Amino acid sequence: MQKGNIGVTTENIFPVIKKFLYSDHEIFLREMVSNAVDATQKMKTLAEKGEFKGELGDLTVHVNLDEKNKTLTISDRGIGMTEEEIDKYINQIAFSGVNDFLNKYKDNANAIIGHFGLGFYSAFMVSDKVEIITRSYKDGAKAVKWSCDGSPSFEIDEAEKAERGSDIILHISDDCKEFLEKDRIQSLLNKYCKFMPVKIAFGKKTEWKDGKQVETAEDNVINDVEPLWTKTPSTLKDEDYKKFYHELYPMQDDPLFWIHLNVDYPFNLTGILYFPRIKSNIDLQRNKIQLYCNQVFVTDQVEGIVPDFLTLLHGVIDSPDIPLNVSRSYLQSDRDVKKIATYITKKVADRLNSIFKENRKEYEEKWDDLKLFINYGMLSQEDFYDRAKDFALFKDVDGKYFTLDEYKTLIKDNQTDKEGQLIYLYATNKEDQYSYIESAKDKGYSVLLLDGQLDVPTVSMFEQKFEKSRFMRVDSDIIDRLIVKEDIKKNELDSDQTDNLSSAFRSQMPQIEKAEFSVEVQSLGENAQPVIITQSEYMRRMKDISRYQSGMSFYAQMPDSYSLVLNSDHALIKGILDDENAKCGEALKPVISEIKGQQARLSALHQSQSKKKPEEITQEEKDDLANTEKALNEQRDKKKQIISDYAKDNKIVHQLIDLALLQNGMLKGSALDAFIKRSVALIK
Ligand SMILES: Nc1ncnc2c1ncn2[C@@H]1O[C@H](COP(=O)(O)OP(=O)(O)OP(=O)(O)O)[C@@H](O)[C@H]1O
Repeated sequence: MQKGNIGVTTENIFPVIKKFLYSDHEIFLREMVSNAVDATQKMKTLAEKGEFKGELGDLTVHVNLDEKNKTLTISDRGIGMTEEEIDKYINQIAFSGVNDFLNKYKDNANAIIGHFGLGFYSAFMVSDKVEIITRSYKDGAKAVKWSCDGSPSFEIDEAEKAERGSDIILHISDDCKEFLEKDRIQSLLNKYCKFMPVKIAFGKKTEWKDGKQVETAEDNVINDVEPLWTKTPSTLKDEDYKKFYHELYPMQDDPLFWIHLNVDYPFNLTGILYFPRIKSNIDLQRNKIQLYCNQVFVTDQVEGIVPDFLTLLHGVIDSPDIPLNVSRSYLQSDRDVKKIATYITKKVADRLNSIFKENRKEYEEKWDDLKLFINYGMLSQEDFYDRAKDFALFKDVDGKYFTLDEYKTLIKDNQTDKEGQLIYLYATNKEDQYSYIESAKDKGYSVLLLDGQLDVPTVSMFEQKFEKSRFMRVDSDIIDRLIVKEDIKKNELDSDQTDNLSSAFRSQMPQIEKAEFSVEVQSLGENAQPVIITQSEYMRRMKDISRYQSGMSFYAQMPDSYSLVLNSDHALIKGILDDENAKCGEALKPVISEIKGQQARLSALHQSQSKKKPEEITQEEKDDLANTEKALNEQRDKKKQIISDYAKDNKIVHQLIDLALLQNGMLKGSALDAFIKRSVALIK
């Protein structure tokens, strides 16, 4: 019998391990089982090379729970260890400065375990005592038993063991009783060992007999030793990929597409990435990529390893070359990891491109689901934009799809304004913006449907990328100003008429919450509508962007600003103007002439005072200016009052305002009720 101390420089490492690795306790099982799998793989390799000539036998790794004796045993028929090997691999955990290291990485248990070959010692996170009973495959090797109770001293002794391989017996400590529960172990095996490359059995299969669940003789194998990503893509059918997808994500719809990754130079990486159907909330879909290292589950937190937009994908990545045992911040700056991210981005783009080229119809059918993902990629990653610009699509309001280039060609002739800017018209809601879309179509314009979650920032991105191009929502201006081709016809009204007309409408505009209206008069042609509402592209877009971009909350606070445009060519508008003139022209005349007089006086005063230095202006002159201003304002108020009194009783003014509001879904509550009653009365 041999006795000794484990070669750690720190007096007692185990309490330290326990304390710092607390949150990740459960990984001990992954470490034990993957050691068993490694030992088994080594055995197979020796046999393949002819260095081992005996029978391999059944190589299944067994995990057995003994609730009564409070032990969890992991048994393998791998290479086993001789006494010397135990001494070398288990006893000599040679590293120094363990405390420094643990302090530095205390939030990242994975970093400590593995990195320093501590995998085996993770057993002490959950055990009072650990025993190894092992027998090497080597000829004439004697079985040995090693045991250690969590202090740095161990015992090693001869043992009885007929078969080659190792049993690792964990005496689960009282504060870790959960690891004596069958369900807990089953779910851990499922999480970490589901695709390990050697069969792993957890107890025996059970069956129902006479109303009772009884064990059968058959092993309960918990893993798939040859998961789909390890197979050759050419041997696989669509059904295989779909089946595997549903195995990974039981509750999901069929995926749209998938990509089978397979590289061995300059790094080793395999995996399958699936495009899920994503329509709404981005955040809901994250953390669906599982990262494996040689078929051992490591994490489903892949940020930093795959590009951000690809975290929307689902699937599996397996690479022994991703340094898994280091901190996240290190990962993000690691050059090899960057190469992997670039590679994955390229692969994804290539795959999309080939689907697009090979089967455009199918691609178009899936575009609505793909769009969010591709937009996100183009927005967040330059190299993806450069590839995706060839297979990104635009969809018009009639459901037709175009590539970016095709669309440009389509609209170039008819939608270039007099400054040479190409104007892309779009709608965000086909129903709400129906009449605006129609009037654009009447002009022979094409209108895109941009109703996706990321369309606003995407549009801004396109404006930066495309040359001399602008995106305008169809309701952002009157049709002739959306795409200005020649100088717009001036309205033929003089300034007094224009002012009287707009004042009449302005005075009757209802208060609408968070909305602000300005009124203007335009010549839109006699066939255009008498009154329309537009909303400036710039302000609307800034407000949209402010919803998801920080530092823009200023815009979010602002009311929506609209224009009420009166069509001076329309008979109804002309009629109102004539009627207004007939009914209050006489009353307005003196007021207007008074206003003009005061205005002239005011500007003369301003002019003379502007020539003087402030200290030269006398009190008398200051009073004069103030009084004139006051008089002017009084007259203006008087004018407003006259017009407002007139407009108040003009049913057509109210009707036209309400129709314009109605067209934009802004007529609600009591205003809507009043409109309906007035309409009924008018019909009568
Ligand atoms: N079941 C086993 N059969 C044979 N040898 C084993 C077994 N478990 C552990 N060993 C030996 O003990 C060594 C130390 O194991 P440990 O898990 O601490 O580190 P590792 O497996 O080398 O590295 P890591 O776990 O960090 O990947 C192994 O390299 C292996 O030689």
